Amino acid sequence: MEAAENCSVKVAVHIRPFIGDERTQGCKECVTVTTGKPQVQIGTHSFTFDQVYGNDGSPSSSMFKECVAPLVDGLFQGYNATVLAYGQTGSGKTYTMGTSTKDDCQTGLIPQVMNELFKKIETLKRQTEFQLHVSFIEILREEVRDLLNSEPVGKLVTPKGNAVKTAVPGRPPLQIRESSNGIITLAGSTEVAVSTLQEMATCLEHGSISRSTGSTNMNNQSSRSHAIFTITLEQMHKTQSISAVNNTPDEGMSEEYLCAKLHLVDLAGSERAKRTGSDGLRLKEAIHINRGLLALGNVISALGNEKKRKEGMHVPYRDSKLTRLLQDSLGGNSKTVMIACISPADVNAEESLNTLKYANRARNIQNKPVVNRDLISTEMQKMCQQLQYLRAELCAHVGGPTSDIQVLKERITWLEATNEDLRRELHEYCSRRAVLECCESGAQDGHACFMKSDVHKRAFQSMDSSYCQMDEVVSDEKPGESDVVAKELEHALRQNTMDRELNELNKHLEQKESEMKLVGGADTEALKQHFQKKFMELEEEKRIVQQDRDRFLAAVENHAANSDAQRQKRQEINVQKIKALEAQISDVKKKQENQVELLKQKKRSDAAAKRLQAEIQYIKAQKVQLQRKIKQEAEQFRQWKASREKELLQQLRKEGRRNEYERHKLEALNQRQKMVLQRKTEEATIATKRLKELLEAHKCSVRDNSVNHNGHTPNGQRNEKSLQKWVDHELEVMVKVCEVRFEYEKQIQVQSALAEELTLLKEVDQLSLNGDIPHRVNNGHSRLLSMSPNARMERIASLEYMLSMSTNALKAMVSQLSDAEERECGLVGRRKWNQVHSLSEAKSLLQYLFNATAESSRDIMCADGTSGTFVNAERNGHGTDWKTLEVEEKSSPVATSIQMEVAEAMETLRMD
Ligand SMILES: Nc1ncnc2c1ncn2[C@@H]1O[C@H](COP(=O)(O)OP(=O)(O)OP(=O)(O)O)[C@@H](O)[C@H]1O
Repeated sequence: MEAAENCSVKVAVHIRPFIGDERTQGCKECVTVTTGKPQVQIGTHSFTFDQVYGNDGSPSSSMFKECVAPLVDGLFQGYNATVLAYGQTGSGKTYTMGTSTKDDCQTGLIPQVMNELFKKIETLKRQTEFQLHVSFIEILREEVRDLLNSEPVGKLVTPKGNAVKTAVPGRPPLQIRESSNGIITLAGSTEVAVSTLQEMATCLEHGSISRSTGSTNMNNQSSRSHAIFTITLEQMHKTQSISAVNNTPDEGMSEEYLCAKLHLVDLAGSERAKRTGSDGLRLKEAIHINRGLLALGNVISALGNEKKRKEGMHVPYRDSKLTRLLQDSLGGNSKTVMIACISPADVNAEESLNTLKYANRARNIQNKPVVNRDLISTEMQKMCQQLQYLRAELCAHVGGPTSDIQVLKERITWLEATNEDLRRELHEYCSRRAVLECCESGAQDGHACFMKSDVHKRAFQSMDSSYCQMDEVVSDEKPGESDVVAKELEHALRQNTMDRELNELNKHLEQKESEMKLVGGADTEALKQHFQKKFMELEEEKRIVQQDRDRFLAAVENHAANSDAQRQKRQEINVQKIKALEAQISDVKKKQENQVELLKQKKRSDAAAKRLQAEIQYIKAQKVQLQRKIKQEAEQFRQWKASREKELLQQLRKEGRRNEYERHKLEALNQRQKMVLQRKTEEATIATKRLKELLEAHKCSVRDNSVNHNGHTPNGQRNEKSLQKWVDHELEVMVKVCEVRFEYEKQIQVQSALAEELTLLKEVDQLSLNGDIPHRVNNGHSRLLSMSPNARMERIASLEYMLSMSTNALKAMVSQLSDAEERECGLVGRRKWNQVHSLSEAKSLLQYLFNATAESSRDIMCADGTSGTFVNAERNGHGTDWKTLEVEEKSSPVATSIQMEVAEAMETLRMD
């Protein structure tokens, strides 16, 4: 397999146009695109992506060519690819991907992928054999379902009367499997072999029809599941192989087998139950959808954090089925494009902003795509290499024994180096295993110990953030759930670590076994035989040469009788021949020695192979042990989870009852407070009205008096009765002013208490929307935090109503009090007493005032027992500080003011 190169996840934004409801509601655009740049602004936030389509970005029609066509090309080179549509519900994911059965969207990405795929196959089919398979699955309520299974689809009718397509209950969900080399597969999923565009389109159509959809307030054909349409492209290239000796094309053809997958993912949309109006089954689906998306978000966050990634931070792929299936697409062996779909409408601004933030994080993910050659193909390549190696060896043999030894020496050095590497890896593995075992025993010892590990701390942090985000989605978070999440996380962590260990073990095992093949087995045997044969050949050669020499010596002796000259000549020739033969013999002897040396080296490599074999046995034993442990761990966790879920269910029921009781109590309180405030406001209004009448009467009397010469009767005599009437009137004005002022102050206090509670409730509401609701407040308002969102909304509405009532009453009181003040200013000092002309008038007036005071005091005493005008009906510790409505003053303000008036009148007369 080729070395993987890093390649980041590409992110494009697709802004759809306004649709039906948004147009009728008169929504405004809240998303702007910077001209000529892939930049999107929403509110004060600005994001830069790889591409932006729609709403004045590039036209949507160019999305396929720019984002997806390169992935299709890569598929033909053997690279896996993924296209992922993400966004809030109704933002146009299904439309963008083209899986909708509603819109006849040939412009969707999947139909365009299919066209392009078949176009390319048509042009390449001469030199390559192609095979195409498709599968189509959905993840519905955390279960993986096959959409191409030909069994019929069930129909369900919701209480609202909407037909909903659901998977047939009898159809078992698919199981996710992970192979020893970390490849994720779906056991038993339908893989349809297709050979034409029409066949593939039919699969897409059938799957889309079977997919679970339903109607919500935000999309009348909302996808209720995450759907993955996978195209598998297998290709067999026929290439001419190149000779290793002289780099010329061989006469034989070699075959290259590539297999790559393209996942086209239409995620279900994130949604807020409040906005979609989901309840019952819909709400359950929404919870699962949001959970899956949250898990995906956590994976994206973990992968997007470069620092933590380098530190080898845990990536929580196992938290959901969605993230497990997309494991290779995010941070793995795939070229990935994410398409973030958003609505331009201001009503969706918050969701669009969240989508953009989510997508922005995904840009930091680095994938490592590699060309996917099939194992057989890789094996074939290995064999070709081996063939070339053997050819080179053969050439070396032909070249003589020195190069032979050289080749073998190099091979031995290589074997020793590999052996050393393996020994080091084994050592590392043993020490890691020891750490793991220590960790496990620590985790069993208790939670505190669990928190000590850095990895676990990080896991807890991510758990906290996930928990808060879940709070946002599922407002009625259950107590004790954090415990379950922690345990689940702990379990997932442990399983993940053990799985990784198992994978590593498997990898080591595979590696060692392949090395073993090289070092030992048939290869060793062949070499051994080769050397023995060679040895025998040399022996044979030696024997033949010796025979030749002997033959020559015999011939020399036979010819001894010949003539001297001839004999001399022949002898010389024979001596030369003998010398040559002896040189040949010594050469053969040397060769023999070299072969002996080679055999010794072979023995050494055999010993190395034996050691390797022992190591393989050891790793296999460890693997079995680890597998057993994983099984045990999973079973223990399953049992614990079942009992915990039972417990949680009971707790939830209890919680539900408590919430219901609280809600009733709060409703009653709101009602009571409204009534009391209404009564109080009415009383204040009556007092204010009376004051107004008095002030108007006073204005008239001033006009009359000016006509009648300052209160004198036409015949010039003072009328005692009219003087008393004037005093009565003045007193009543004063009393009413006091009463209204008193009411005014009380209303001010009530209003500020109401406003304080309202502000606090709004703050709490805002915080809970943002997901960072404080768990504790120190000003005694903890009750407000424990309110459910609905109760909080009711309380806010009720407070706003009471506040407006109080404000109206205050306005009326302020106006009358300022009139009274104006009047008071006009009567400063002696002008007020201009009516009193003589001491006798003053005396009689004083007597009258004393009587009035006495009568008032008596009235007060009588009314004392029942004077709780401001009944505090809400003394139950709830809500606003209603103590302000209690009667605080036992002595009447009226009596006090009368006494003050009397003292002032006396003073004025004395001065006269
Ligand atoms: N680019 C577009 N142009 C015109 N109409 C669009 C576009 N994108 C989406 N729509 C319309 O908007 C509506 C919602 O789109 P769609 O069903 O694709 O949303 P979704 O994101 O898949 O929603 P859900 O997550 O609920 O399944 C549909 O009626 C669709 O026809």
